[in-house]
Amino acid sequence: MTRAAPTEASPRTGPASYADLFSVLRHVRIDRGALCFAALLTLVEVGGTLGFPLLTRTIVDGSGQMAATGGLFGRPVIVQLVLVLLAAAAAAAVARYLTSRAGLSLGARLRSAAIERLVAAPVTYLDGLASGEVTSRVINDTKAVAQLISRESLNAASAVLLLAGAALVLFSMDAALAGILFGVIGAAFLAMLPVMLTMAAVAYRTQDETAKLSGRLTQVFAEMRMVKTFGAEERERRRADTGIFALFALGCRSARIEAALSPVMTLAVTISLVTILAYGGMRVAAGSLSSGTLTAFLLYIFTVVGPLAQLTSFFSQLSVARGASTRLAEVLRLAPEWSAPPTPRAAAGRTPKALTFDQIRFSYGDRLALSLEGLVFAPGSRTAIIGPSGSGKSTLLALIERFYTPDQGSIRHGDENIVAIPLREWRARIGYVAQTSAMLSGSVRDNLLYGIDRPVGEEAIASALALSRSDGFVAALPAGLDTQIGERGARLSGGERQRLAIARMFLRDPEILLLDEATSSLDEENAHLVLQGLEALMRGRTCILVTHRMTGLEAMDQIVALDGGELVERGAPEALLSGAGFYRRLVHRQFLQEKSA
Ligand SMILES: Nc1ncnc2c1ncn2[C@@H]1O[C@H](COP(=O)(O)OP(=O)(O)OP(=O)(O)O)[C@@H](O)[C@H]1O
Repeated sequence: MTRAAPTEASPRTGPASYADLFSVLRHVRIDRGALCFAALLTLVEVGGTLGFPLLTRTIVDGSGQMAATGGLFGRPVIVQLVLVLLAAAAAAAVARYLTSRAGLSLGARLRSAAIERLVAAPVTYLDGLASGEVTSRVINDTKAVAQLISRESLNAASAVLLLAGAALVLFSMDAALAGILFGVIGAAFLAMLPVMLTMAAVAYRTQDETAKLSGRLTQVFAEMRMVKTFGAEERERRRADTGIFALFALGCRSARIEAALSPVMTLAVTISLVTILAYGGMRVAAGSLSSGTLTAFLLYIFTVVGPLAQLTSFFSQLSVARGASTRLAEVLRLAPEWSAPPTPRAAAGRTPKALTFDQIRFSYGDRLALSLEGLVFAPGSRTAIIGPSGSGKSTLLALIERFYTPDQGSIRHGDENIVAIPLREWRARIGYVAQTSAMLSGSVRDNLLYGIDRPVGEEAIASALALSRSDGFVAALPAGLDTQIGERGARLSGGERQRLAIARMFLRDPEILLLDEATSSLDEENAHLVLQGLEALMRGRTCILVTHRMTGLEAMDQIVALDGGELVERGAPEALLSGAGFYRRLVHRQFLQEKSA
């Protein structure tokens, strides 16, 4: 079956924008209370950080009077200093915890919201995604946004407050010294600004490359047997290496930038220190500056440098989060393909209804894939859809499953247009068995009961296993029904997986059964067992079977032959065999092929 994505449904990767960031934030609740409280605590921390050099000045200027009382708390200055430091440290610790917690909970909510949208997204969208890339994006992009909103925003706010507060205090203490300090450190910061912007771009690209590598590796490990069969291990290793070394190069660039940033800032600090010491020392000697003020200035150098580093980190994270939110916003905007949970159906007493295709036209993009004037699948009947590769057989099944919506016309189940039926309720009426049926890692039982919400008794399971001819091999498994079958059922044979898929269908009990080449990948012996199971499963259901095998179709009620997306022949097998059309030609050709084999 060929189901690639129509190009217009491919995920968008446009330029990063703030609108996307805000749109992402609108989808989830932010712990504003916790963040506001953390902001208040940060004010205490900022106050402490700014107050500490001032108190030190008081101590230095009044040397020998450390025990003098007065000031804000009416206590000895040294006690005030300790109290301020302790309060600032405690406030910082609680603010960090609250911020981290708010960030983690925002990240969790974003992930949960993204997964909610992705699992409910239409097939047209999901077809265009690389699963590993999506996983990486859901984990890393959400983390980037959450960190920006929590830790980085608060750090940036505290940095701005500290810088503003320090400027206020320093200029009111001594404008000339303050000018030197802000001049030197400000100049270093401005000189490094382009480098910092490059750093932000590198961080953004690193995020992107990580997602791509993760997407590629997930795909390779999921199809490892194919890789080995084609002897493509070396090729895949080289392709992975391309991604790995692209990340290495980005990492090195980022390390170079960090390595360059750090000595420049250290140099700025040293120049400030020396200049302030030299100039301040002269003024202390001249008596126009107190030694306490000079000490306070020296301490403030570090108060000013720290926030600048925090601002750098904020802008870098802002760039990563903006990029991340472009992709996240797209996911969060996805409309679910269904809106209501399926209504429980009475298991017994349902009356099969006809499935009618009426004037259907459907295209993938601008490529017409199916055009059917009229086609009826009578209730409880068996239809084989035949036709050359690419003739639209799987598309017909996909339209019944409502993976795609026809561009024109309608498909009716009884009198109801299927698009009017709640999607999950409609899908609950359908059973689909593919050429290689999907199994998840887990036990045999987990796979049998997959997607079944009602309680299922042991007898029902035993009966499903017996009807699908799975009872023998399941009983022989080391832990029977509780045997782990490996990722995608790798520990079972193809035939065993098919029989389990049929057993699962007995438990699901669908009204309409879609079989897409359900026996074509099996050898005669296995096909025989699977066919026995299928025969039991098909009883009383409307069955539509896509096949390339012309043998065994005599038992069908009708054969529908497609070519180029159009119906070219339709009728009972015996009627078509007596004619000179498509079906007869295919049966004849296959007969000759089998004879010559
Ligand atoms: N998701 C898709 N996007 C674009 N084109 C598609 C998509 N799926 C199928 N097609 C195209 O639509 C046409 C019908 O495909 P379809 O899979 O229905 O054929 P098929 O009869 O089932 O073929 P096969 O027997 O090889 O499985 C083909 O030309 C195919 O390339």
